[in-house]
Amino acid sequence: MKSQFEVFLRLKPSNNQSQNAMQYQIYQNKRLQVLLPKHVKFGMINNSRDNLDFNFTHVFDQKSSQEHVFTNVTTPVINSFLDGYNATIFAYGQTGSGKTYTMSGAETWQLRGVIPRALSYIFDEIDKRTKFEYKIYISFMEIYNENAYDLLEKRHLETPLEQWNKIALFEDDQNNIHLKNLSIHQCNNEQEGIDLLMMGNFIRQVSSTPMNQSSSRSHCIFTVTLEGCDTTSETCFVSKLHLVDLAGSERISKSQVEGNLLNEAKYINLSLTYLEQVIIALNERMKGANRQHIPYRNSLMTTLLKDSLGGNCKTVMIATISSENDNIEESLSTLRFSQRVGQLENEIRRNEKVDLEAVVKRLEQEKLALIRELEQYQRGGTSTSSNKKIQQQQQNLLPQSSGMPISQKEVQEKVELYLNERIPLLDVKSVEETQKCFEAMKDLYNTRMKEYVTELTFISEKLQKYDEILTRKYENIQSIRKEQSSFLEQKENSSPEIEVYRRNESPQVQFKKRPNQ
Ligand SMILES: Nc1ncnc2c1ncn2[C@@H]1O[C@H](COP(=O)(O)OP(=O)(O)OP(=O)(O)O)[C@@H](O)[C@H]1O
Repeated sequence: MKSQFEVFLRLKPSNNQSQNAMQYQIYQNKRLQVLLPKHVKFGMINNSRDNLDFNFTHVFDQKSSQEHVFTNVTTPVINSFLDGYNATIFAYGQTGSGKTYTMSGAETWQLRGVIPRALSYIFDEIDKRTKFEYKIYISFMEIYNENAYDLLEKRHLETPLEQWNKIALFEDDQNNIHLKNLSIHQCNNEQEGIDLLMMGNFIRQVSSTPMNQSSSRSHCIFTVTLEGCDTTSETCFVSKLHLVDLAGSERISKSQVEGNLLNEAKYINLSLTYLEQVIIALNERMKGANRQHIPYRNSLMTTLLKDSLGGNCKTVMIATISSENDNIEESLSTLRFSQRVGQLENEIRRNEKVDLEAVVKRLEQEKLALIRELEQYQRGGTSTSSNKKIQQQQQNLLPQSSGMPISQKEVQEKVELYLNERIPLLDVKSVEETQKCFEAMKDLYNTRMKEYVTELTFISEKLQKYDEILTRKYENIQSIRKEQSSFLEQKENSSPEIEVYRRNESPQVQFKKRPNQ
């Protein structure tokens, strides 16, 4: 199924109402028209044009609330994630344009952003979907200067970033990416999810020093993994939701950074440039160009988001821009980038799998029951499943309304009783009666033998089929176990203890701003 990328735009409220405000019009909540200032000195803007138009799935103006943004952007994507499709929501924009505000939120619970709202929504929804049993896992990582780190590793609270273990990437022969040193935490309710988000944000903040503002200069990926099993069948699915807060693009000349900060800015710009190159390559391929190679591997961020950008994933971008003329060059760059992203589409499929372990368990039970039945036949008894049939047959054998002479009926009944061990001896009074008994026995024997042979053939064939199915399932399980070994290993490594930062205890410390703001 094709899934077009959706691109949303959010305008950050202007700090002042002066003539510095960017001039724009929003049409039908879908089109932004920027009126270009004539005195732009950077040379990148075509002064011969008065305005530029940009189209979006939805444009959120300066007054749009967090709830409004969440409801419009996120609910459809999360519903599809809950149905078993991979999904990614990423925020892209200039430094300070509102990416973190949109994704994580601000100081108060009311101003919480997409990630905490998504957690509430997910847990509310899975409570309603009683046909499925769900398990939810969370991981949270940061990419800083082309290295990835685990934001849910408690030891990181006590050690500086330089001493943190880096997350290592491995690609298997099917091009699936596996991560080492990234803990995955099972999460049973909304509060546990929010605690993990806060712990990650807190670790991200404490890792920042004035010389190393990594919180503002890193890409962050909050991943929710959902395992859902249909309780009425043996099908399960695993889907992933990546919620991504990218580092801000910024002009080095404008920010006049130097030393460490210059280095970081270069890394950020480089990885965003690589992101742009990936988008351009994907665009060209979509338009029919012969582009076999998409340069995902040029940066860690594009490698990690490979599936989100050009794979099996429903992807949504939230572009954030400032509403000031001072930032118009960066805003136009974000707007142009978002138009390219909006042209992309991914081929998505439901990540559904038959729960092979459950199937094998059921088949083994059925096989065992059949073996028992077969043994019973071989001992000469009647099988449970065919009891009714035989009884029916016995009933049919009795000449109830056949018009036979009464003596024949009596003989028939006696034989039945004898064969069913209801009487110890056959009481025969004449030669004629003996002959009739033998006739009745012969008939009964032939009919039962025919029935047994048919049943035995049926059971043998069924057993043979089960053996074949079981062999195939065992082989599948072996390959799936191999595939999942990395995932399970990470699960085992995950730390069960989580620092608790409960929202009800101290609302002020939740959704903190980064130290430089
Ligand atoms: N829509 C908004 N409404 C109110 N305040 C906002 C909005 N967007 C951003 N802000 C405020 O602007 C400041 C900068 O926003 P934010 O930290 O989200 O930017 P950012 O794009 O994540 O920056 P960086 O790239 O440096 O991480 C914050 O104080 C934030 O609260």
